[in-house]
Amino acid sequence: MAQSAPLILRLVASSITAVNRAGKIIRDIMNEGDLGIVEKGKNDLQTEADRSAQRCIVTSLSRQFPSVTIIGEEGPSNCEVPADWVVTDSDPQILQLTCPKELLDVKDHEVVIWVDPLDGTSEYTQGLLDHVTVLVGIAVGDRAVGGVIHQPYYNYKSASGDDVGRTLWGITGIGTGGFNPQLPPEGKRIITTTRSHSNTVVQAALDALQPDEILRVGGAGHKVMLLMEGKAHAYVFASAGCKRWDTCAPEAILVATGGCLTDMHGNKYCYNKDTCHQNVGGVLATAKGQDHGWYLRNLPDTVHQTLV
Ligand SMILES: Nc1ncnc2c1ncn2[C@@H]1O[C@H](COP(=O)(O)O)[C@@H](O)[C@H]1OP(=O)(O)O
Ligand SMILES: [Mg+2]
Ligand SMILES: [Mg+2]
Ligand SMILES: [Mg+2]
Repeated sequence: MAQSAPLILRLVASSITAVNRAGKIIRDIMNEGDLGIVEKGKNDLQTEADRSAQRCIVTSLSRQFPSVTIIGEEGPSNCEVPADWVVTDSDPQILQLTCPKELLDVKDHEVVIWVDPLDGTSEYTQGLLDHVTVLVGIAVGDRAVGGVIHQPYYNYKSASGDDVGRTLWGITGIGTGGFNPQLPPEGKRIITTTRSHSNTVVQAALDALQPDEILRVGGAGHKVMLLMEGKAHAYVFASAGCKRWDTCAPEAILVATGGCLTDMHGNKYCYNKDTCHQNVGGVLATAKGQDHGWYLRNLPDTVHQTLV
């Protein structure tokens, strides 16, 4: 059954087991207490959890899909991967789904897997654990068509053992799973944005959009989850810090719920293997039912002048 399922379903099914294993690694490293923090750049940290989760995911997926391009945030590593970090089983429910016609004949060479092994690193180091996610996005050609978001600390205050954490997925033309999509409240504008990478242009964009409430939280995955679960109407980040691995998985799931993600000029990001990694035009994402164009029209000139 597993080998006969279409490639896109096998990719998502295997990504689900890989992110679940990575989430356990992230929790184990925090429990052991030695985060091994390295400063990659200004306001840009990496921990042992980022490195280990990436090795788990990339090794697990490349064993199963050796001809598919995988691009991970943390780059390659020559350290040996412990055998119990390599998972090659698949989520059986995903393999049973009916694949839309346009995704039936996708070939290995058309696919790029974008891996952010730990999104919200800054918040992880500060103990804001529910902001942390693990992101695996699947692009076919230029477009993000599949995504998996694992939240390793979902429910961690009330649950114990195996009940901690959850995994959301979405595939274009099929739908979503692992959560209950909700619309944000009518008659209000709640905007979510960065808490650790703000600047004057990021703030100018927010001011111009006149929100009723601003949710300053960490992680691109976490913010897109707020849109899909009805907690915010838009995610506005008028800065160039995010990369393709931050947006591929969230975009695919958001679009599968009826939402939209573009740069601040309204352009879709491209996810093929030759694209640049940086989301130079910032991130504007809106929940299902929101007028994406309204946000684009109401951004101040300074945003367009500053972002390419
Ligand atoms: N200036 C930046 N440098 C490095 N990463 C950034 C920067 N801005 C945003 N990011 C990445 O985008 C995510 C969302 O941004 P924010 O949390 O500021 O809203 C961050 O968690 C981080 O991903 P990561 O934690 O995987 O490195
Ligand atoms: Mg990072
Ligand atoms: Mg990230
Ligand atoms: Mg990361």
